[in-house]
Amino acid sequence: MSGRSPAGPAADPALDIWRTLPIAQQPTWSEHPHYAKSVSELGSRPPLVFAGEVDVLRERLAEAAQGRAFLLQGGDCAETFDGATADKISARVKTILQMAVVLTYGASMPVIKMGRMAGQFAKPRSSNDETRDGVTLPAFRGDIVNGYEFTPESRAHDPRRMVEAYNTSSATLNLIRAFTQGGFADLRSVHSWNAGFMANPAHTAYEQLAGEIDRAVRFMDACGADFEALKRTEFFASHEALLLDYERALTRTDSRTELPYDTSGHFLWIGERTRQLDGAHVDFLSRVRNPIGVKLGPTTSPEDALALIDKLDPNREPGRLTFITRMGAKNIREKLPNLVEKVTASGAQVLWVTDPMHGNTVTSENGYKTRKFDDVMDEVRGFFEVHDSLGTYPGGLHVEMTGDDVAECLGGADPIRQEQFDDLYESVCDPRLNHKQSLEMAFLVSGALAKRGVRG
Ligand SMILES: O=C[C@H](O)[C@H](O)COP(=O)(O)O
Ligand SMILES: C=C(OP(=O)(O)O)C(=O)O
Ligand SMILES: [Mn+2]
Repeated sequence: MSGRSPAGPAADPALDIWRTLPIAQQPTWSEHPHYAKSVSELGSRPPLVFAGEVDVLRERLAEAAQGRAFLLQGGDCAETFDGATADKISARVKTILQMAVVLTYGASMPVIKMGRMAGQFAKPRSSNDETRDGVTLPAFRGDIVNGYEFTPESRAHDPRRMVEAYNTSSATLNLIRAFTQGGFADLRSVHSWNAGFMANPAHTAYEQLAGEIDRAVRFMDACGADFEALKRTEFFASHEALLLDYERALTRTDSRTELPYDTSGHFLWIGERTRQLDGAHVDFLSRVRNPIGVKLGPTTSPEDALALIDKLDPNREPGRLTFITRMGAKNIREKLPNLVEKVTASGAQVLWVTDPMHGNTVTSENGYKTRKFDDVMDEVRGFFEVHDSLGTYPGGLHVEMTGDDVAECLGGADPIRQEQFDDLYESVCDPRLNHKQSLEMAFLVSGALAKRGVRG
C-alpha cells in the first residue's frame, strides 16, 4: 500500500495548538504517573491505517457527496476491550456487509462500508458523575478512559488504557482486513446469509425485494460476472475523535505528501458535544488530511454549519466534510431544510448523512436507555423527504448496531419488548439495533432509495 508514514508523531507545532484552546469531555489524567509514558508509547507504534487508504476513502466520499455513492456507517455506541472477540467482530462486519448488499441493490450505486469499529472507545457524557444507591463515582467515559464496573478503582481515569485501546483496535482491524480481503465477503455468500433473515415469517414484507436481489445475483453469475473481484470489498474504520491525547499521538506525517494524517482510523468525526467553533476538537481536526464528519443536532444554526465548513473544508473539497445530522424524528422535518438550503446556497458540497439514533433516545418504563425502531425509521424517512423536496442528495446512514441478538431498541417486525432488556441488554452506553433490526432497516432504506431512482 502506498503512503507509508514515518515512525513517530508528526512534528508540526500547529498540531498542538488545540492544547491552548477550550476543550470539552476530556479525562483528568495529565498528572497520572503513567501519562507521559503512555503517550510516548503510542507515538512510537505503527500507524493503524495508511495515508493511501485514507485518500481512497476521501475519493469514495467525494463520489457520495456528488450523488454517485451511498455511505453505510455502523457499529457499537461504545466498543469494549472484552467485546473484541472474533465472534462479535465478525457478526458486526457480516451484518454491515449484508445491509450493504441490500442497499446497493436499492440505490443502484456503490455503497461505502464503514465500521464504527477499531477505535470507538471514547464516550462524551451528559454528566461527569454517576450515582448508584447513594454512591457517586466518575461516569464511565469508554474503555479507553476508565472501566464500566462501578468501583472507585475501575472508574479512575487511567492513561495506560490508551495503549490497550490501540492494541485492541489493531487486533480488530486485523480481523476486519482478513474477513473483507480473504474471501469472506464474496457477494454470493453475503447474499445467501440474508436467507436466514427471510426465513422468519415476520419478514415476509421484504420477500419481493429479497427475491429481486436473488435473481440479480443469479443473473450476474449466469452472465459470467467476475465474482473473483467480488470476493473482496473495501471496508473503512471510523470513530469519534474525542480523546485528543490519543489522536495526536497517532498523527503521522505522510512520506509521500509531507501532510499530517491521523492514522488511528480512516474517518474521524467530531461529536455534537465537542463541535465548538473555537474549541480544541475543530482546530485539531482541521489540520489532518483525513475525511472528517461533524454531528449536527437540532440546535445547530446555519451560521454554525457555514463556519464549520470554513474551518474544516476551506478548499471546498468534495469528500473532505460529512455532516451527520441527528435531529430526532420530531425535529428533522422542521430543522433540517434551513441547514441544507443555506449550506447548498453557499456552494459547499458536503456529504449529508443521517444518524437516526441519537435524537431519539428515551428511557423505557423499566429504566433502560432505549430507542423505538419506529422513531428511528421516522427520522430516516424525514431525512429522505427533506432532501427530496430540496433536490439535494441524502447520502448515507449512520447507525448504532450490532450483529448479535441483543434487546436494546424497542420494536421492529419481530418486535423487541422491554421485558427482554433484563436478559439481553448488553450495551455499556447507547442502545443498538440488533442483527434483525439492522437488516430490516436496510430493506426499508433500500426501498426508499429504489423509489428515488438513479438521478444523474
Ligand atoms: O453516544 C453518545 C453519548 O455518549 C451518549 O448518548 C451520552 O449518554 P449519556 O447522556 O448517558 O451521558
Ligand atoms: C456520542 C455520539 O453521538 P452525538 O455526538 O451525536 O451525541 C455517538 O455517536 O455515539
Ligand atoms: Mn451513542
